[in-house]
Amino acid sequence: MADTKVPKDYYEKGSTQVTEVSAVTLKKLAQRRNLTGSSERLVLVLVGLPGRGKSFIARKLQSFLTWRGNECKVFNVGKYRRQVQKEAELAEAEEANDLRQKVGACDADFFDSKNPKAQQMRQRSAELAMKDMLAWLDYEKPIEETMKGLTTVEQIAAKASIVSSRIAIFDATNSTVERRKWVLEEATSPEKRAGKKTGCVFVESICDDEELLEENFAFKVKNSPDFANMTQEEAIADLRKRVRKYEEAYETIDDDTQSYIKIFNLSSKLLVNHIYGRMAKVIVPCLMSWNIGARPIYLIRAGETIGSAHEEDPTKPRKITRGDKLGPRGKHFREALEKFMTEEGEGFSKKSEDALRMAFAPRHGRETGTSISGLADYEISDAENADLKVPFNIHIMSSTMPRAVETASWQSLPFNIDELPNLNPLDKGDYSGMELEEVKDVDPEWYSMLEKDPFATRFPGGECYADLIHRLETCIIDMEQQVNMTCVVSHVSTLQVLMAYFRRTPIKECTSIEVPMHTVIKYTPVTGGGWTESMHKVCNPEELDTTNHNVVLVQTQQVNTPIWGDHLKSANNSPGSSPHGSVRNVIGACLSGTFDSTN
Ligand SMILES: Nc1ncnc2c1ncn2[C@@H]1O[C@H](COP(=O)(O)OP(=O)(O)OP(=O)(O)O)[C@@H](O)[C@H]1O
Ligand SMILES: O=P(O)(O)OC[C@H]1O[C@](O)(CO)[C@@H](O)[C@@H]1O
Repeated sequence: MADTKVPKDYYEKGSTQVTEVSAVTLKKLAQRRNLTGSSERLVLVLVGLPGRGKSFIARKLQSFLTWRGNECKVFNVGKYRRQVQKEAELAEAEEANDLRQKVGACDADFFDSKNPKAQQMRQRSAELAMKDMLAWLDYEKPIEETMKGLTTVEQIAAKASIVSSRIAIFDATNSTVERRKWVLEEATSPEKRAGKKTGCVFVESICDDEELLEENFAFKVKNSPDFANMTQEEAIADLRKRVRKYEEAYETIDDDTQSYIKIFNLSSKLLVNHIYGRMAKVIVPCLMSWNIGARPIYLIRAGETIGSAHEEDPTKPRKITRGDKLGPRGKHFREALEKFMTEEGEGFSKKSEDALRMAFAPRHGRETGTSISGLADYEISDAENADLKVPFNIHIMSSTMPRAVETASWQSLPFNIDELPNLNPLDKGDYSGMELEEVKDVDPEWYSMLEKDPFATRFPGGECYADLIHRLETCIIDMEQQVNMTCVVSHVSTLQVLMAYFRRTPIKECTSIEVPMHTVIKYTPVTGGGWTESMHKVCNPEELDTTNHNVVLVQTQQVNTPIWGDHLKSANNSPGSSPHGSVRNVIGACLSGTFDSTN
């Protein structure tokens, strides 16, 4: 007899039965978040043979996580190893009265697992890095500066609550089960880490693509101090030997009780085990998005609008609203931008064509090979005669504001525009469209909080800069994953936050970044995972003759700012950034009617 309780349309509608608390489910879910659950401290442990992009991944992770407000630091065991080796060399040199400079470089034999002295030094280097890492993870956190002095519930409610956790990245090959067991024990065991709960996730980069490895090794020997005293050929031979030594002892991760992510051949495949929370929400999408392509990203501020005439008194300033369309100066900029992007697109296509031509051209003893198979949309059988035209394509992202969409609408480049509300300007809530002076009069208490902390003070009923990070996270991931040139048309506040990412400006200082009008801010990838910036002023609207829309490129100025290393220290001096800019400069630029008060 049929059971009347069984729903007949289960396969269409599912069951309506309320989910029961189940011991089995609880156990399974607890296991899944076991090593990723702690939000206060997290260790990401890189795993992989040399030249597999571990340090690249570490730097990209650090850059993204720091931008989104986490404290993040990379501990590269290679640095400690060079120091340990240097000290050993100095001790030996002292005995032998040898005054030559020591750099701590090690040749391939040092990485032989059957070399006990070197093994000891490698373990010692890992221990030193681990000690520093745990000390950094555990240091007492000062009270969030911006929360100091806030007493009333209203004051606290006016601020974005910034909960930052500390994430350490342990960058070494970590290539054996024994080593990873040791790392896990040191970083997470309750006995050693009593009261300091720490999560741990392994990130293994696996790459067996010979063409890619060839390029990686060439990059590696050019950049690593380990090969400073060798010729290119000697260095490549030594690195290949080092890799063979590592391969003899290498054990891939296969312990499914651990939390891990495996990345295969530039994220063409990912394997994820026991991953939960922000690991699943933030880190996995990041790892999938990064690529080593040369495509530039262009950030552009939407063109100027004219606003509408004051209804009662035409002598008063024009009223500027979010829905305004481009005015004549804005349209002039759009045309100049279209011309600039056409030239950029043609230049990028030309570079791609040249690269293809080089790769397909017959070389010594290698008639057909290419390091970029699969890149061209078509078969190229005869490099000499093939039509190597690479048509350019631009991925365009814009806010949903009419002025932004109009700025990105180019007649001769009919690409789709990805209209994204996440790129809309900071929502100024109750004070939308007001001059800063007016806000100061209406709400002096809130205004004084804004002056003290323009980053985390939320506009009543609206947003603050800290809020923007949440909605721009997905945009950054989207930009990073593009393989084509990418244009982003947005507004001052959002562009400040995006520029802070590319420049690696400490995020709380983003409010001081200047975003010039009529200018394209171009970010070109550098091989280590960072970006270089150049500013291109594409038109001068002062010269605009409204009857004649011929556009002239007035200035193309290139200012390269290195992204890694010292850049962080000197970020304050980078072009367009004025760290000590007052709130008036910052929010003032957003609120004043100078250009576009809804920006
Ligand atoms: N997921 C990836 N797979 C393979 N190569 C990558 C990946 N990501 C980046 N790369 C490339 O790997 C090259 C070497 O990078 P990196 O120095 O980070 O390697 P590594 O694994 O840290 O090497 P080593 O262990 O010798 O220090 C870079 O040229 C980078 O472009
Ligand atoms: O001791 P392990 O795990 O081999 O890792 C240390 C090594 O990792 C590297 O940084 C390579 O990533 C080497 O330079 C360094 O000596």
